[in-house]
Amino acid sequence: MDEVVLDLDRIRAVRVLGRGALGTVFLVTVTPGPLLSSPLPPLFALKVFDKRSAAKPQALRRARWELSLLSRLCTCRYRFGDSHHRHHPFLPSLLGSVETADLLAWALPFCSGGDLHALRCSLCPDDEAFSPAAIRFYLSEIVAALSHLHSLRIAYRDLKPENVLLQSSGHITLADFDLSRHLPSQSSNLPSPPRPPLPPIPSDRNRRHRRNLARVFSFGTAEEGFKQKSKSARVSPVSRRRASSSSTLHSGSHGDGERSFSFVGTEEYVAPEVVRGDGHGFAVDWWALGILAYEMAYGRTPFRGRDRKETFRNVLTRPPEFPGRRRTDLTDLIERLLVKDPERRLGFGGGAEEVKAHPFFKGVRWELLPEVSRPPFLVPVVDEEEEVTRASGEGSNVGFDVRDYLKGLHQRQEVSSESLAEF
Ligand SMILES: Nc1ncnc2c1ncn2[C@@H]1O[C@H](COP(=O)(O)OP(=O)(O)OP(=O)(O)O)[C@@H](O)[C@H]1O
Repeated sequence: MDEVVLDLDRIRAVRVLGRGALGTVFLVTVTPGPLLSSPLPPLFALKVFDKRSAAKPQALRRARWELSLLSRLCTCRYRFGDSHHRHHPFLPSLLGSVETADLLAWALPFCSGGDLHALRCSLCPDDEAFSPAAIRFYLSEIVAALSHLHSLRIAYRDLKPENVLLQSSGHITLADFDLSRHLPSQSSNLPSPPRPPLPPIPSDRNRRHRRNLARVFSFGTAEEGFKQKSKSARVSPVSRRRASSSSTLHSGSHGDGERSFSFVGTEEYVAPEVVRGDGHGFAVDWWALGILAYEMAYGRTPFRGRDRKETFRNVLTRPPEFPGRRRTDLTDLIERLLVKDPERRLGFGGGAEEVKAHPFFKGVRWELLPEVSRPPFLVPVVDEEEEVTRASGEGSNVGFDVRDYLKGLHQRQEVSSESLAEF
């Protein structure tokens, strides 16, 4: 499908779906008018990166990278069993994009079910957990999505429940690719001949890593902002969404063959090799899968300490503890994913196939995953027609222009930074 060039004059926002470090995501509709070059659904998500409020030039680079990756995902055909899909069923399909002097925006299908973190909080107010069957369902779909990304030599690097969105069908979509990275050469994801030892980290990398860690350890907290996401600083599972975008763990990065030496990810999901600055590959995604599985099972992440320093110490030194000490296929899977040495971690040598072969996934019909018609949780139906009418109907005062919204936001931010400067 040819990518649609979006016409911002005809796009009306219904509401803000979320704000992250990189952009604001709106639920939008297109007002009636001359046909666009390709049809868009009545409601879709529009992720908008405001170039004016980009704190750092690398933010714009990351936004462009995310858009280019989404565009690339759209060109891949995908086969599940006998059925061919235009898009991977668990990865977002790019519907269109537009760039102006102030904004870079792209359209994605609307995931009306929210995300796994919100689902867990709504279902399990007392930090009770998902059932093993529900965990198996979500992990299987995530593994299938990671498998596809890794086959394209993309390390996702930001797996966490907030980035696992739920489509209206109840199936997942992985979101948020700005931290992902292309790892160009030989992969640690595929069965491969014995690898030469990992190269030592040159001293400038050590210095850079120390600088990154210093930055990480000296974060301040929170700027407010509704539904603003954080990549770190997760004080408690419920409050972590509202923490500051300034507390992201990603900083300058540079690739080196199949490994990347940047410091990225969400504090409680960061793999030991990232904390150590050893350079990392696809195995960081398998580590994060282990943390996510643990969080789904026990309602909390395994290595959270009183502060960031303690969390990282735990990540580096402590084995995961399993309440109740009962051993199951799930605890075995988690233990194998949370092996500190990436080369001994499940998935390092044999990639996604090795993870799929673990006994926890016994009986999963991988090729039929997208056909599962009864996912563990049903997503409430959104009355699309009503949302569209409310946003675009005559005399409607509900819908708004995303450009006006962001301009207002930008002006408010300017005023507050001016007053801070005066102060
Ligand atoms: N397709 C979608 N459908 C529904 N909601 C969405 C969609 N895409 C994003 N959102 C919402 O917007 C929030 C922010 O989106 P996203 O993670 O892509 O932004 P970001 O700026 O890259 O965040 P981060 O700070 O993690 O980099 C998500 O957590 C989710 O709540």
